Amino acid sequence: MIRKVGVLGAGQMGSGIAQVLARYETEVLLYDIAQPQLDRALAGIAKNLDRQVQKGELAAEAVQQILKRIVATQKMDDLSGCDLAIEAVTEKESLKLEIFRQLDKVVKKDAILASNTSSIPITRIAAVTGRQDKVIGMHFMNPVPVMKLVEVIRGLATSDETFAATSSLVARLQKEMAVSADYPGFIVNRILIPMINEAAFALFEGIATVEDIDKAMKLGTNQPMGPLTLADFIGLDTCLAIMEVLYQGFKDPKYRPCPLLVKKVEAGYLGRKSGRGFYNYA
Ligand SMILES: NC(=O)c1ccc[n+]([C@@H]2O[C@H](COP(=O)([O-])OP(=O)(O)OC[C@H]3O[C@@H](n4cnc5c(N)ncnc54)[C@H](O)[C@@H]3O)[C@@H](O)[C@H]2O)c1
Repeated sequence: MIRKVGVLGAGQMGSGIAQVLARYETEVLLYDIAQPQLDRALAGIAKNLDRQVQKGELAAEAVQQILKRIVATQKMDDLSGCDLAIEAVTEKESLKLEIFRQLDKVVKKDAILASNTSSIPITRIAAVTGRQDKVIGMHFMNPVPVMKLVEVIRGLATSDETFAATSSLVARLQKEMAVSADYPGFIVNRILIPMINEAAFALFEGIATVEDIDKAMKLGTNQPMGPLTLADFIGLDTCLAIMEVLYQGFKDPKYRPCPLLVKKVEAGYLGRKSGRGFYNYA
């Protein structure tokens, strides 16, 4: 039974994952290298829970108990006793591989190591550990407390036991699961991110304005928001990193990243989290 979970990375995703775990009776150790990120994550979680109370989705008495279950730390060693570690650091392969090498040494031998990666192969991540059978992909959607889906990705060596334990955790968190084999982009991003990239090309080529591209897709295809708004939510750096994984993984030019997307990331225009992306949030 998974009772204690380490979450690595206290950004948009890590903080959402920590919130949902704590809500469903799980002890959470939230780890990040940056103290300001940890502070921001805890404040954000408290604010989200208050909002849920106001909407009548959560009892006011539950808030303090949920918050008490989350302990922030800058020391990875604190994760040693966890039953599961979910990695949600920046989408950079070298960084994730290093984190998994360290995690494998730090976390108890029978624990499961999961990655929330949007696109990096689970099998490659597993290969840097001494427990390939216990490594799995748990791809939560953003914002985690709201979105129902967790894509579960089985690496080549992921065992049935690891898969079963992960599936029951997903059910405990009141989420739905879609299972994907370990190929670039899995299911959701294989389809979603090329659409966002194509929207960036439509802008880059002067076909339409940001607003009209979003309006066309929102009203024309009945999506809750347009692709450029969504890209700003996801983070343009994350979108670019996923396109590069698809491009490298399939060696197919149809996945080449749009130069405008590259340029925005170079400028530090990363979307909502940096105050500017396709839209300006300042
Ligand atoms: N944003 C999305 O919509 C989305 C959706 C699903 C999955 N993901 C995946 O989740 C992961 C995190 O994405 P995010 O949007 O939360 O990014 P983010 O930029 O909001 O957060 C990343 C966090 O990682 C931390 N970090 C960086 N290096 C670290 C290290 N060495 N040790 C510990 N922490 C470190 C940063 O301080 C930051 O808090 C990525 O793999 C991304 O692909 C993102």
